[in-house]
Amino acid sequence: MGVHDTLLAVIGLLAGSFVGLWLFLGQALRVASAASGRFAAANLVLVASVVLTLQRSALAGPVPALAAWPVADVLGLSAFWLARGGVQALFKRPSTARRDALGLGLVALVYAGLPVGAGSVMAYFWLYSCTAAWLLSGLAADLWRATQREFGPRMAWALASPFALAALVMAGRLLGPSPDPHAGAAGDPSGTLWAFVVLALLLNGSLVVGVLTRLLLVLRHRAERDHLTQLYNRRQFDHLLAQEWARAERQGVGFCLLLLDLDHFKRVNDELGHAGGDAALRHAAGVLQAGCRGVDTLARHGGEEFALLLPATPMAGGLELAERLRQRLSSAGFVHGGRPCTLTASLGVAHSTEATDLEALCRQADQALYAAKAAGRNCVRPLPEALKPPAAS
Ligand SMILES: Nc1nc2c(ncn2[C@@H]2O[C@H](COP(=O)(O)OP(=O)(O)OP(=O)(O)O)[C@@H](O)[C@H]2O)c(=O)[nH]1
Repeated sequence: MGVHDTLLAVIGLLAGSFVGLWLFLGQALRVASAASGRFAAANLVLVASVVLTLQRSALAGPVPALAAWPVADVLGLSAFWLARGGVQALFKRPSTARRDALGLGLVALVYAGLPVGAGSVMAYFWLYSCTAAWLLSGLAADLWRATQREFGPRMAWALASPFALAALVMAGRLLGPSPDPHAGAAGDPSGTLWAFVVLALLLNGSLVVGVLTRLLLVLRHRAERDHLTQLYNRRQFDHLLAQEWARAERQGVGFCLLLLDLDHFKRVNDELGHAGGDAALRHAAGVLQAGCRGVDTLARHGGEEFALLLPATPMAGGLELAERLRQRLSSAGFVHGGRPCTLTASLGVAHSTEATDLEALCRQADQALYAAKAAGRNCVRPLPEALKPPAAS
């Protein structure tokens, strides 16, 4: 077995392992199936591109060898295009696949329009480097945008940097020495092997980390969010509430806790059915979310009850927002299956400075809500004077 055959065997083995890994993840484990399929395909076309580059020496005569050059280049660029599509599918980002395919198609047309010969090699080199830099920088930007909100800029940069680096290397090639038109036809192919090994490891390693990041995001979302409304669930709300309590104690800035319970929700279920009740809960969540400030935390506390945390807000501000939310909800029309239904809610408001501890604060918000229900529903109430602890009254 010659050196050339050994190189091909090593490349085949490496690419086969990566394709197998992505198929196993996507098909057998059903992890990010759409993205894994694209990543497997990206490996296949990348290896096809490299094999074609290495095999150029086996092609008889300089003309077929040079004719293989643009084909290998377009295959290599398609691998980056597939990888970018995979990342967008993985993180559910808006797809640029069509636009990128159009760009890639135009590049392929320019390749096809160039005369086959040593004179076109410089143009091949520029076309490949620029297009690869464009696709790889787009991929890096996609990863950055997908992760920076959840994980912060440092982590997002760490994830995106291998692709940003690869894009820089591609662009940087243009400043280096010009390519040898006969390279690969008779020269040492080990450079091609190393370029493939580094690129394949870099791409696949980063994409595996990308998949793990996405899995972490999904798990985190499921642990923190309510399945029906996509608001925070009670567990996460309690966690954020405890954090806010500690922060308020440290900084001496009080906050409001608001509990909101939809009125006569049993009737809504009876009239519209359980699916109608679910739709009403989603509608209420949307109305409430739209009425809150960006800094407020809204959660589904359970059943038809919602909780709202208003940081750095005095009691008067909490009561004002609660009244605004009550009005918004009762005036927002809700229709299910052609049947209109008016949703109203009772709201109780408590303030952290009036409670001795977090447990007492939650109890006070609950008592305020109970007072609103007792007052006839569809209204806002603070903690009744009679229930205020002596020290705070
Ligand atoms: N559709 C649907 N209904 C729910 C869900 N969670 C709780 N409910 C219903 O909410 C209703 C709550 O009823 P109650 O606790 O009697 O309260 P209410 O009818 O809202 O009356 P008040 O709170 O006193 O105004 C029950 O019928 C529950 O089945 C849910 O996720 N989906």
